[in-house]
Amino acid sequence: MAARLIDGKARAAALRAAVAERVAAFPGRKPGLAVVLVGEDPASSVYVRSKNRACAEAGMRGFEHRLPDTVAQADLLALVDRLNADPEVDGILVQLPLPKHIDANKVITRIDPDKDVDGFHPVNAGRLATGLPGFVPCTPFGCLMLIRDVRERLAGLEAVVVGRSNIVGKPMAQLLIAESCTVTVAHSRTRDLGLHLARADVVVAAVGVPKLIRGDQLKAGATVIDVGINRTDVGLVGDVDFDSALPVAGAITPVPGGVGPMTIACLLRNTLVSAGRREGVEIDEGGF
Ligand SMILES: NC(=O)C1=CN([C@@H]2O[C@H](COP(=O)(O)OP(=O)(O)OC[C@H]3O[C@@H](n4cnc5c(N)ncnc54)[C@H](OP(=O)(O)O)[C@@H]3O)[C@@H](O)[C@H]2O)C=CC1
Ligand SMILES: Nc1nc(=O)c2c([nH]1)NC[C@@H]1CN(c3ccc(C(=O)N[C@@H](CCC(=O)O)C(=O)O)cc3)C=[N+]21
Repeated sequence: MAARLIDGKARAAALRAAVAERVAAFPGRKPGLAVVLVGEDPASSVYVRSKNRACAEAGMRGFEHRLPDTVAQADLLALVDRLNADPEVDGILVQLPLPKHIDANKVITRIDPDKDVDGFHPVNAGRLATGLPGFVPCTPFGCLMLIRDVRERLAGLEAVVVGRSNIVGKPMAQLLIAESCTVTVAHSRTRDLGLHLARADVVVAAVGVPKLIRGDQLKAGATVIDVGINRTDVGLVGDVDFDSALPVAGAITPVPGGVGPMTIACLLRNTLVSAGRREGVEIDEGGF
């Protein structure tokens, strides 16, 4: 039996609509998101444009800051300081990757953790790891929403996260631990990936290697979440070989139209939640 297709695009549209509804009811000023783009990387420009569009559609304010790729680190840090101090700005996102002469960690740690809607600041990583309220990185948060849609009970499931980056793999593992899954994190030094995949009820692939995971490596009925965005000659492909995985998996996300749209919708959600916390407006944070 073919897998159920997980429609991330539709789920993201529903999430954006739920955010827009709460934004419309938000008293006083509208929630605001500042996006900082350094340089002219075409892929980054596309993302920043779609973030701005999504902001406007949700009724939020978007503040776009474009800096040349020759910008001095001190000037970028000064901009972050200004955004930290700006009362109209609830969320700050500095688009990654940054040019080589800039220390990305230094920039990320400069963002006020309570405006860090990307959830990349070490304070938010620590909050996630210890179960304190903060901001969860948008991509793994979106993945968890998709997994919850198809699995009624997560407790006790075997979950394998492939990839251990700070922005996807590690926070994904933390979220699944919090859901009481038994979590394995695989990476480039993992000796036998197939051994782990064969036992997995849930697989999250966040690697950046096109079609790394094949259907014959999956357990029948597995929930497969493909985070990978790989630009190839034949277009955008994920880290999972979709065609071979489809007949084996229980449910699977496509690329495009899976995790990507959820990332942007979660960014809006986090920005609304930030505005609510900052203004003392009650937002049912678990509600969407
Ligand atoms: N849809 C979305 O919204 C988003 C998509 N992405 C996409 O997700 C993918 C991963 O992104 P990101 O986490 O930032 O990437 P990174 O490059 O930071 O991390 C990749 C991880 O994959 C591991 N890895 C590399 N090769 C293998 C292999 N052959 N077998 C097992 N593990 C391997 C690496 O291991 P090691 O640590 O040992 O090097 C590393 O932990 C990319 O395709 C990216 O474009 C990213 C962010 C958002
Ligand atoms: N500070 C920061 N925060 C990020 O969240 C961040 C970042 N930097 N740098 C780059 C990555 C990547 N990322 C994506 C967002 C949306 C799609 C997305 O919407 N993808 C569409 C397709 C888009 C296309 O066609 O290229 C889809 O999968 O359907 C993909 C990838 C956010 N990132």
